[in-house]
Amino acid sequence: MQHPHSQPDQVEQVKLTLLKRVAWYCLSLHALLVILFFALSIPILGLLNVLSVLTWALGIYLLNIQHRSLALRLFSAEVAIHAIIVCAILGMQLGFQYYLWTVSCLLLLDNNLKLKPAVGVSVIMITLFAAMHIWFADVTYKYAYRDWLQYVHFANVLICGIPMIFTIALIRDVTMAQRQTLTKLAARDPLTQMYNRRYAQELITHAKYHCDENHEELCIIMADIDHFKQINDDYGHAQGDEILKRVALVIASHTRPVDICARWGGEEFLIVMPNTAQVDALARVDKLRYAITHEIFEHFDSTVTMSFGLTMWPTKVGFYEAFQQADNALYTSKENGRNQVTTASTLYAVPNIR
Ligand SMILES: Nc1nc2c(ncn2[C@@H]2O[C@H](COP(=O)(O)OP(=O)(O)OP(=O)(O)O)[C@@H](O)[C@H]2O)c(=O)[nH]1
Repeated sequence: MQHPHSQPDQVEQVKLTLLKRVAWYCLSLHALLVILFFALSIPILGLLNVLSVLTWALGIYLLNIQHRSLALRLFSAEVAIHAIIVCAILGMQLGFQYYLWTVSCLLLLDNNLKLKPAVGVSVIMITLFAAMHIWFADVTYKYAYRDWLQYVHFANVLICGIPMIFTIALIRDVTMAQRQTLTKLAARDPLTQMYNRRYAQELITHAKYHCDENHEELCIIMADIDHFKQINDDYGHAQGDEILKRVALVIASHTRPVDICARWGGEEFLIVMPNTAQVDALARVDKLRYAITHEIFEHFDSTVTMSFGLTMWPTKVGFYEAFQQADNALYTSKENGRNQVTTASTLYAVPNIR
């Protein structure tokens, strides 16, 4: 359920703008047709266009007072009835029947109309289109400017077809952009832009499967900023956030694209290194630890340090078991004075380098 203060999304905004433009265009076109049909001495069509001008004006008013769905249905009804009457009077050679195709697409844009009724009405429009070819097969154009019929037909096909192409292209464009944003939102931690826990777990499952299949070693590292509570207390939460962002950048610059780096909790990070032997992982993590101690954090006159726990993740061992090993190793690093890397198997700790 939407919140009362929620605003129409991007696609809805685009649809509204587009609909308003099209509505003004149609109103102007029908106004011109009023003049044309009276000039051609076809008063019934002149009057029909007067009604159309009034209908489009009412629709624009409905759009302006946010009754978009009602406006859309009014426009659809106007176009469909208008097209049928014109074909009944002038015949099918002018191509007005194609407007039923446009209406059938227009109705699908109405979000307030459930999909089934929308598809149902659209199918009725297409069926009417087919039926008109039978009903009005004998109606021939018997007014002035007969030579122009083919050009009017040509113009009607373009007027009906091109807006449909542009509308679908525009909606496709916005949908793609939204999909990318949603994927990012679902996968990343908004503060550090690292993978979030949920998405990292998906990647880890795939990485583990791949490494087991290819008999490759895989290492898990848990990392935690030292005395972060004190940092927050001394420098403020905003400064703490800045440090988290910088630490994330340092981690990113000291890992490979194939490594999975995630913000696991508040000031906790998880790194998974596929196809990496424990000894290599240890060397890399120690470089990372060293880089953090030498990173310049703005407005911060002390060093930031991190503690790490590392374990090799053997085949057939579940994630939480391996994770627990890494977490225990991290705990040992904290117990032994922080700013160090401990491996789960050897409980080997790299001495502090400040
Ligand atoms: N600025 C900021 N602080 C956070 C965030 N998430 C968690 N924290 C803080 O991180 C701190 C973690 O504190 P502790 O778990 O006590 O650990 P610590 O102070 O780092 O101590 P050790 O881990 O033992 O070295 C808490 O004060 C949390 O409020 C965040 O997104 N931003």
